[in-house]
Amino acid sequence: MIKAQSLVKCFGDFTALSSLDTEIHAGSIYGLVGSNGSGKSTFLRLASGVYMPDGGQVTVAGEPVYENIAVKERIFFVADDLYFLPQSTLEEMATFYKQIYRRFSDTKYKKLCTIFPLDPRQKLGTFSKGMKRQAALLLALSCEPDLLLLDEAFDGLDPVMRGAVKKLLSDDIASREMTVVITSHNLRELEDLCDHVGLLHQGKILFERELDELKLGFCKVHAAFPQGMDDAALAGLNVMQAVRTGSLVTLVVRGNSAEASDYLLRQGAVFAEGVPLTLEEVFIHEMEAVGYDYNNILF
Ligand SMILES: Nc1ncnc2c1ncn2[C@@H]1O[C@H](COP(=O)(O)OP(=O)(O)OP(=O)(O)O)[C@@H](O)[C@H]1O
Repeated sequence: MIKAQSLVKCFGDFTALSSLDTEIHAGSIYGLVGSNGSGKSTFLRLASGVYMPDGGQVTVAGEPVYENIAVKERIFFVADDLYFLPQSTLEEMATFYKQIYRRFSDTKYKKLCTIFPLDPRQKLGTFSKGMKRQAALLLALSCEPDLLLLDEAFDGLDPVMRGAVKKLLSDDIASREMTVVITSHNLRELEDLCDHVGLLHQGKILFERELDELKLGFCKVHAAFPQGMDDAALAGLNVMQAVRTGSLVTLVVRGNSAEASDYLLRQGAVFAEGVPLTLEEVFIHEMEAVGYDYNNILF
């Protein structure tokens, strides 16, 4: 759906994106993580046609985006600094978007008005931060875009609303193959939402993975060795990290948790059990494996 090739964006002498390459497939929900200033918003502005690339190219559905009205009509960009027409209400913004997005769905708008607890006739300027974010998402989903670009979309949403938005996004991805790109500086926020995650660092994609593949690559196992454990007992495993607390050992292992547990039981463990790794833990180990220190990059 989105293809960026050697994409460059400069602001004066400063290069915000330097030769960025990525490919985001239709129907996926792609989490773009990176620290403050890494270039996430700049990438979304290029992918939505707000900015013109200074080098390389970005295409959506095979078409360059900048000044391409036909493609832009298929894209909705919810920026981190939300913009509504001055003094407007939700209802008025819906009328405004209806003129721009031919696919705007009244049925969807009405349905979403029953899900988001917002007064369509209240001035948006009087909404709280979270309510404004809800209004922006409601309008975005009503436009039924093929590509939804969300910059820090969960900023200000409470956990209940976050769950509701997650469900709404998943429904649209499943029913009409919408593609979603969502940025965040916090991996934990994207954990249960995305199927692909890319890490942006100093204007380049440093690391990009499918989440299932990422999670399948590693496992964490707790095992108990009451008689003590010889390091040789771990020789048959590809151990990334081992932490011992008395007779308990916690291992992060490359591979499958059932196989690792069986192996440890054969080595004399009285108990061995796989536990899920968080996305953050997986990232830490995957990045270490390719020579980067996660803590220097994300936090
Ligand atoms: N209009 C602009 N003029 C000059 N510099 C800019 C402009 N927009 C972005 N930059 C610079 O480009 C870099 C990337 O900014 P960007 O907003 O894309 O980062 P980000 O990853 O979205 O950050 P954050 O998580 O803080 O929102 C930053 O160093 C920023 O100062």
